[in-house]
Amino acid sequence: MAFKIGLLGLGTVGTGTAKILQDPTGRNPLLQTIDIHRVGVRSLDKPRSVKVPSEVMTTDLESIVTDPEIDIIVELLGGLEPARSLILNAISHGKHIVTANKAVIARYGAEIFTAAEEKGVYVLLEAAVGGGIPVIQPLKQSLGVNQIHSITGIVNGTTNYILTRMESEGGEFADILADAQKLGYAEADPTADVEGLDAADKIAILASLAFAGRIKLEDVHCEGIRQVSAADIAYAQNLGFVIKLLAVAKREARVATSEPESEMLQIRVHPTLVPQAHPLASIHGVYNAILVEGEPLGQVMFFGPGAGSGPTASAVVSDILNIAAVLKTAGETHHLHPLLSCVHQHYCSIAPISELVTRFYARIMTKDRPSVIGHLGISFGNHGVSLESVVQIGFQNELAEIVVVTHDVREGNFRKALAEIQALEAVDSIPSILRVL
Ligand SMILES: NC(=O)C1=CN([C@@H]2O[C@H](COP(=O)(O)OP(=O)(O)OC[C@H]3O[C@@H](n4cnc5c(N)ncnc54)[C@H](OP(=O)(O)O)[C@@H]3O)[C@@H](O)[C@H]2O)C=CC1
Ligand SMILES: N[C@@H](CC=O)C(=O)O
Ligand code: NA
Repeated sequence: MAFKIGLLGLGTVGTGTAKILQDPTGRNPLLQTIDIHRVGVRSLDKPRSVKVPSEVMTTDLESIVTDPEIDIIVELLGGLEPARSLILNAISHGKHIVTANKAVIARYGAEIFTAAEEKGVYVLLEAAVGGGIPVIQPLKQSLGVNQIHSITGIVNGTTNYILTRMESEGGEFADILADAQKLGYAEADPTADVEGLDAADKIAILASLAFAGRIKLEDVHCEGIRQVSAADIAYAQNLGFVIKLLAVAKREARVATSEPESEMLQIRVHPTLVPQAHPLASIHGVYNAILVEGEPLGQVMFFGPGAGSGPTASAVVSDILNIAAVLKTAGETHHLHPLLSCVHQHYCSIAPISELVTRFYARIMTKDRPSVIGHLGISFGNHGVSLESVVQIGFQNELAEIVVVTHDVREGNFRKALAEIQALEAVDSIPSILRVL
């Protein structure tokens, strides 16, 4: 039994996917049953680093998703449209879907999975989070018996590369971003990466799987790394931390509720001070890592290449293989395999960021006066913020630079204290506020 795929996109990931499929030797024998039937691209004249017969290539992507001979559509276009419409059209024509498109899944997952469920087709997306790192299927299958408490990940390679270089070289964000773009690590438009939006898409997808419910992307609190300065990296190092862009999804029992059963999630992306001894502190450069904590397993960490042609294609082809395997064994039955499909109906409740309880780091620029630290202490105390450490190390433009690290505090209280501090006559500015893991 052979399976025909329609490949939408022959860019970085599409090329890697075609290369694996064209060279099945030494891989799972099932790959020999998979045939690239059509390939859709934007430009037929572009030079390609993979050989695909010209009669297979087309710019008419609609004709691929409606082709009656094709079993599986592999969407590797990127962007929201036409990717979303093509996926939906393919589903309506009974095709299974493999996609690496976290942006589409995080926004239109409900629509796409509902349509897929109705049509009895699979939508697999291993490549969409953590690139080549297996994390989606493990959450669905190997970890499925665990009650997941939290997922904490470094899921964006571009920002991890920038932060790693800021740490090792002491450079500023904008200079290293420009260099990363020259070297091809960061995209020409790095907005989705540096603003944390790419990581927000990914943690929304992981949370949906881990907590078995749909996630509205607008409920995910998202901060990027533009505000992280060389000074913060240096202070963090002195205090025993590294700064990482973390994506966190966590189960939190509701305290102030009359319904004991009700449960909320925290889902957030922000730069975070991570203790140097924490496993995520040692993830450098473009690598990704995802730490999953659950009961009874405890902690498990997935680590590896979160992007790149070959690694991402490895995840794409593993999804193709999974679909081929179940189709081969399912025979005439049209029931979806419950460990591969996704049938969540309800939306998870997400707690507002003001209810988060965490430690904070703040860098405060003040006039250099004897009583300033005392005044800061009083304002923090007024809002129940207890301080773990206060250091005054440097001066900038005749202003004293005071760094505080708090004990656990409700974010809403901490923000009120900062508002009071900002209004003090001796306080010039608060250039950095970061959460501490
Ligand atoms: N690159 C990576 O490391 C990773 C990428 N991903 C995801 O994989 C997907 C693909 O990314 P990547 O391979 O990097 O993207 P590329 O930009 O390298 O490739 C996109 C491909 O899609 C084709 N394409 C795009 N829009 C259209 C359109 N409107 N009509 C026809 N063809 C179109 C392009 O055609 P043409 O070649 O003619 O221009 C190109 O072949 C994205 O969703 C991305 O987020 C996920 C993890 C890692
Ligand atoms: N832009 C992403 C790559 C794919 O998801 C990243 O930098 O991690
Ligand atoms: Na993955």
